[in-house]
Amino acid sequence: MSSLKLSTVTKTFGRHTALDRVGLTVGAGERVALLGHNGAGKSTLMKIVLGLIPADGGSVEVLGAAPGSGAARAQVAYLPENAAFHPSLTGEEQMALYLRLRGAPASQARPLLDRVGLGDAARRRIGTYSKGMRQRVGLAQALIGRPRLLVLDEPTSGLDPVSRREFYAILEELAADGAAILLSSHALTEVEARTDRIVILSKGRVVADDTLAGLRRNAGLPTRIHVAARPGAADDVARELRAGRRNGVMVDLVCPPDEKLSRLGRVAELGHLVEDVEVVPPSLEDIYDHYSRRTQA
Ligand SMILES: Nc1ncnc2c1ncn2[C@@H]1O[C@H](COP(=O)(O)OP(=O)(O)OP(=O)(O)O)[C@@H](O)[C@H]1O
Repeated sequence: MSSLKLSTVTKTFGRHTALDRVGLTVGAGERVALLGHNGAGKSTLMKIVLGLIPADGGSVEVLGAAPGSGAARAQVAYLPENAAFHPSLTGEEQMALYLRLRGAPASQARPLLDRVGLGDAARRRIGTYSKGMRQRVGLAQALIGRPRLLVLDEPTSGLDPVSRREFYAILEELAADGAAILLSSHALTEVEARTDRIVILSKGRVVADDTLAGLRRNAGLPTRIHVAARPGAADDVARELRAGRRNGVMVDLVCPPDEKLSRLGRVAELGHLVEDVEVVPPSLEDIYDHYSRRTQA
């Protein structure tokens, strides 16, 4: 059974269609990244999953229950994009407050803060925390009650690379424990290798839903091969490869993915004229652009 299942979900605001027949599933233990440009519909989708706003059409199932129902809320955690905390409370006091609101013992505050690496700062006022530390408080509050589905809205925006890595390491542990995770982000580079599946939303529509390897394969974007010629051989290399010369030494080839090996074979045959060769696969940005553009047609 999927922890989260959306089918043909539609949402309009006035005449603007924010979500257009969106289908999406997240299984137990799966980390799914929801990617999209500003205004693509990511937050709207999350609000519907949380039951904060209703969908206009389609169906949403959250751990087998209706979004926003008592059964769903008991098992779902949410980290909003800009989580705000009381600056004069310490991390421990803020967590104790949330725990009491949830009917859980306040004594869990410290272990939860330890879990997100904030144990040493637990007795300091949140007003003195860095942005990364505040995000960790947000994650700690999302962990209250061992949720089965975590919905995280751009959880790592503004975090430095080290804090990001640590944040994703915690998510990996949660997924290994069977939690389903849906997180939104603007950047494909960021979620690379840190999520199991990537869903790209563009103008309210799902334009891709696959693993990163699958997205790469299906995009079929060209590969670039940069060949460095030996001194004085650039013209010969360019002619033999029927490619363009970038400067006095470099020759650049662009080819479809299925021609890569045969073109490299040809480069190898010219070994005596070649100093070095570099294969540059399509960048993550290229892949993201490729799928995002589909809705503009
Ligand atoms: N309450 C609302 N009333 C009117 N329009 C809205 C409302 N909420 C969202 N929208 C519109 O719906 C579209 C999707 O917005 P949403 O916030 O879901 O995008 P997003 O992908 O989360 O963007 P961002 O990355 O900028 O946070 C936008 O065009 C937005 O202006």
